[in-house]
Amino acid sequence: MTRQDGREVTAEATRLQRRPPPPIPILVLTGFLGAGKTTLLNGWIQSGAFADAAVIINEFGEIGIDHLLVEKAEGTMLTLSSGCLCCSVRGDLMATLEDLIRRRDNGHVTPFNRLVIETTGLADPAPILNTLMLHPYLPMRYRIDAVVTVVDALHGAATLDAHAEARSQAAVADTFVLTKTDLVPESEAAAILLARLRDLNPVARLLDAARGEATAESVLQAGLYALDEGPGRPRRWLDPDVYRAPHDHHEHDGHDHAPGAHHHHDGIASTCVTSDGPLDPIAFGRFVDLVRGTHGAKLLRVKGLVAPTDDPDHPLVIHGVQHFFHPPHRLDGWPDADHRSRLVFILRDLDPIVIERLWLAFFGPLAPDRPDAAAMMESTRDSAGGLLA
Ligand SMILES: Nc1nc2c(ncn2[C@@H]2O[C@H](COP(=O)(O)OP(=O)(O)OP(=O)(O)O)[C@@H](O)[C@H]2O)c(=O)[nH]1
Repeated sequence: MTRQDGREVTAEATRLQRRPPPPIPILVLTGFLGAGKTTLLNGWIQSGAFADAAVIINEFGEIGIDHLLVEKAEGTMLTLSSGCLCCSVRGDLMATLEDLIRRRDNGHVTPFNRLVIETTGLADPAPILNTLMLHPYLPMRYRIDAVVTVVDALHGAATLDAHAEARSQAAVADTFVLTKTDLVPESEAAAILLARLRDLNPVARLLDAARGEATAESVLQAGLYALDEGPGRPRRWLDPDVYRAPHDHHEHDGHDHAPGAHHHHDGIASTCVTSDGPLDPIAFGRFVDLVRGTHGAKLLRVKGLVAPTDDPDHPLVIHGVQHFFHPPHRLDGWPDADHRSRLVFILRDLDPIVIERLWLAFFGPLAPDRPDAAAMMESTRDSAGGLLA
């Protein structure tokens, strides 16, 4: 082999080495507030199917809870708090994706071969997808592989009626995961929800979580870029116009969608109430009853961690969607060094001060003692009964 040949071989090898690695598939996990996204993600991670995945969790509100409940090695899990991906945090997402790929290239992070992005329940995923696709170089390093939209069988139909974001989440799905079917017996209501979903998106696959159908494997098979798409499958994903549609002024009450504007959060506010010490479970149950009894329809989402006085080392995970509160789940221990009880409220048409004052009345420095609180509750008790008591 001549010297020149040798150089050619070397040049070819270098060219091959420089060729960028294949783009990393992104799974976008979306669905309205409290639909069951984090529960699903946790199940996938625990199954081992996402051992090689990095996870980005976007939370609405200053204090995130979800990332505490997802068990994933540090370094490959990132939280984007205090905003919603489709608006102000969209730039942050791009920066995070750039940073993540740089760290991966430089060996500063466990090499991941998949990325999962859990959006806030309030995010319209369409502009996120659009931004990702139109970025000058991110599409060379990442590709959107699957959009999974989680739909809560209990509240799904009403949520679709009330929120443009939920409709957009349904419209862009390539897989629907139906949750909480165990709470809704087969009924006319379930049929109405299915018809509504089919109306918005006739092609997405439907998996029932309660029946064990929503495994990581089955979701990944429905990947968007799995090019064995059936002939009926629309290519609307690749059309940027599709992503503009949900943001037209009809859908968003005529507000401008300037970057940073939270126009679609009109009437939506969040607050986080905390307590340094453990909480009396009876008082806490009554606080919850009072809040849901008087403001249930305005509680888009309530979630948090609460240290009960009877067992403060094993915090309770609280999840509520409107009037409905799931039975609390007790953790084996605190997920991090912050042992305060804290509850995040995402509210529609309710001033957070109402919740904050009520919290202070129950658990603030001047909170009534237990007999007083019990007497107070007698006149305000909601028929739903106690949550923890
Ligand atoms: N009964 C029942 N409960 C479920 C199911 N899926 C989720 N949940 C419960 O629903 C509550 C909310 O679930 P999450 O996974 O936190 O919902 P999310 O969509 O991540 O919520 P946000 O991030 O706040 O929007 C939790 O109490 C879950 O245990 C289901 O299929 N059946």
